[in-house]
Amino acid sequence: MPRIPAPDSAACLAAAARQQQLTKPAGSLGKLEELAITLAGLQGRDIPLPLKPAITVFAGDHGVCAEGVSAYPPEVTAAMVANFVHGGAAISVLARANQARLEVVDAGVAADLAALPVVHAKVRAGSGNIRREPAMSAKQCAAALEVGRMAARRAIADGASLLIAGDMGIGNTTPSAALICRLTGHRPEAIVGRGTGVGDQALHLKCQVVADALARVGSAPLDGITLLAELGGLEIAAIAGFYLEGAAQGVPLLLDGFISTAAALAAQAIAPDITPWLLASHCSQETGHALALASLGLTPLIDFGLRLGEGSGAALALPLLQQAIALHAGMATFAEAGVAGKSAP
Ligand SMILES: Cc1cc2ncn([C@H]3O[C@H](COP(=O)(O)O)[C@@H](O)[C@H]3O)c2cc1C
Ligand SMILES: O=C(O)c1cccnc1
Repeated sequence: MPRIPAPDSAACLAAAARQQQLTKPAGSLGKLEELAITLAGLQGRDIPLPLKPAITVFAGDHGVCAEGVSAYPPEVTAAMVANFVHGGAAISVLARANQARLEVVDAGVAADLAALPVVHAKVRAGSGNIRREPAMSAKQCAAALEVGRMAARRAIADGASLLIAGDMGIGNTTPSAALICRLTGHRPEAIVGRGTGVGDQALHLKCQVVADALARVGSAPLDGITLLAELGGLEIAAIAGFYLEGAAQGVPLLLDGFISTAAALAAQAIAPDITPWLLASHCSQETGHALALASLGLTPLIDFGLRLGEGSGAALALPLLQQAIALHAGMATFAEAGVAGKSAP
């Protein structure tokens, strides 16, 4: 496991001092100030550079769909992968709007995607049904983590200075909820949500499925990789690997919604030093997302009622990060502008 560096606290201090000098009442840019200071620490620069974002969408299918936990059929996963590369999905549009590199990785889609221009890294054709069996073997989980690590290496080699992981996998809010329950200690009723929009009966069933998966795994302490293999999914494990490699290379990670946050919790269980590299973008409408973010100690930037995944909420928040940096870098100081600073204590 590569070592994860700590952010540069001297750069944070220098950035905080600069914020006090910029031509505005102290603290008046609110969260934009905190963001600029955090990004200074993560980049190791008093004045961070504009971000070069890379978005990687990881796709995988889920055996647990057999239990009736999603409002959509599993075939949608493969069809949406085609939609990503043909430019018609929400994340395709948001990647273009933000001039972000977009890569799509097949980590474990059930269908054959050979004809599509995606990264072919299928570890297996869909996960096991977590209510009744492990999602995958330990060996497959290690392979899925490596799929994500390789994707992060490609993005960083291409110049990325901010990583966004997206997810596509019908059924994946169920394993995500199971992971979040197990890693935060919350009960299924506090975490399980409607995903793509299931009704009351299916929501009740989904809670039971998650409770059964948790009971199957038992309460003895288990490491993060074992939990991903038992309760996760192929794209979820790949996202965890993507985050672990990004942090190891000192690149900030902008989380998306429920699924990516579940993957981040698993990555944190594997390597606690990842925590300062995680940034929250938005609060998903999915029930347990706010609690999952709180467990990571993160405050989301926006709450737009999104419940999509794909990396969409993270992409949407990108302009806020870019503008936090632009203000920090581009505003004049009181001395430069000849404006009088604060007079009263
Ligand atoms: C057309 C369509 C596009 C999507 N893009 C992301 N998701 C999202 O919804 C799914 C998770 O919800 P559940 O657990 O209820 O199946 C994942 O594929 C997630 O990426 C989509 C879902 C659909 C139907
Ligand atoms: O928050 C998410 O990422 C999410 C929520 C519902 C369905 N798909 C994704």
